[in-house]
Amino acid sequence: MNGLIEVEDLTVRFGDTVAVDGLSFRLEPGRIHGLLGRNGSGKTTLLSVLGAFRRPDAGRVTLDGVPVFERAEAVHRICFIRGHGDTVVNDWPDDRVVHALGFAAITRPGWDQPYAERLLDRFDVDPQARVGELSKGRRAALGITLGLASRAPVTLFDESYLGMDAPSRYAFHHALLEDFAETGRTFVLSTHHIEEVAPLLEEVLVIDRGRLLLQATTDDLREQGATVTGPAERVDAFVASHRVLDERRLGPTKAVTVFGTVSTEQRAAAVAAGLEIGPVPLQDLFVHLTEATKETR
Ligand SMILES: Nc1ncnc2c1ncn2[C@@H]1O[C@H](COP(=O)(O)OP(=O)(O)OP(=O)(O)O)[C@@H](O)[C@H]1O
Repeated sequence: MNGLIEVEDLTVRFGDTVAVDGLSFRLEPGRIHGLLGRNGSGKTTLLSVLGAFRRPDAGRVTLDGVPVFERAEAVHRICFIRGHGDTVVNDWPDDRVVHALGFAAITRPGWDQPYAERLLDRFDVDPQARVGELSKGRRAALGITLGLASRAPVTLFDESYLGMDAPSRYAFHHALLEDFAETGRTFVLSTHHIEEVAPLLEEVLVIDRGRLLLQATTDDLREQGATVTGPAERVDAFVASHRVLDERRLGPTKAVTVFGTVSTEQRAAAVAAGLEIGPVPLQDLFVHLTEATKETR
């Protein structure tokens, strides 16, 4: 199946705005990658280029060595689900859900109709409903269905589950993991629901103002800090020499998230002092990293 994406010196401009600014990275195949960034950081623009929807102003994107833009052999292997459900409605305003599926069946070489029908059932979307009359969450669920049932070796979801309620989002995560375990497809998910999606992600890219801020495995990222919980005074003493990202207090107990490496010795000392020490929440790390670059603007 493969699905290696290589991005070299990619730049996209809108007039004076540089939405993607000389990005270079590679996405290993057979992983679920998370694309994080603050509003306006360039996620949608980047995914549009990866999904072959947009020609870059400079640089290139290849899939297994083949440039993606206007090359059918690459385009057919990538499925890009743009934004939330309204995009689905723009594509098929007056059509029924079954017709949207019928179109996908013609255009997607790996289309899996029984799987699509199972997903619609799971998301409680009526195949006979008109797309334009679906609720916001069900439009999003249709987009998710089109992406998953495409069975495309590379599938890109751009905040695709916006508007879906929590049970439906969980159903999406579950379906995605099931599919990933079965097929080993490459997924890229852009999201602002960081903690909710974090357990799915093997690797994370953070972009900021069109540039790559970091690319790391989720495990490595979680090592870049810790959450220390216990009696407030002891926690305060322990974190005094660390950079604090977040702190919460409940009665005499306090939980503090710190940034930076916490050594094995420090961890052992914390446990000996009766403190609990856990991983840093990805969202706290993300806020810290992107705030830090904002301060340097
Ligand atoms: N069609 C367009 N015309 C002009 N500027 C655009 C266009 N699309 C995006 N931009 C600009 O490019 C930059 C990156 O936008 P983009 O939508 O890629 O960011 P994003 O990370 O997806 O944001 P969000 O999280 O808010 O959806 C922003 O400054 C945005 O205003």
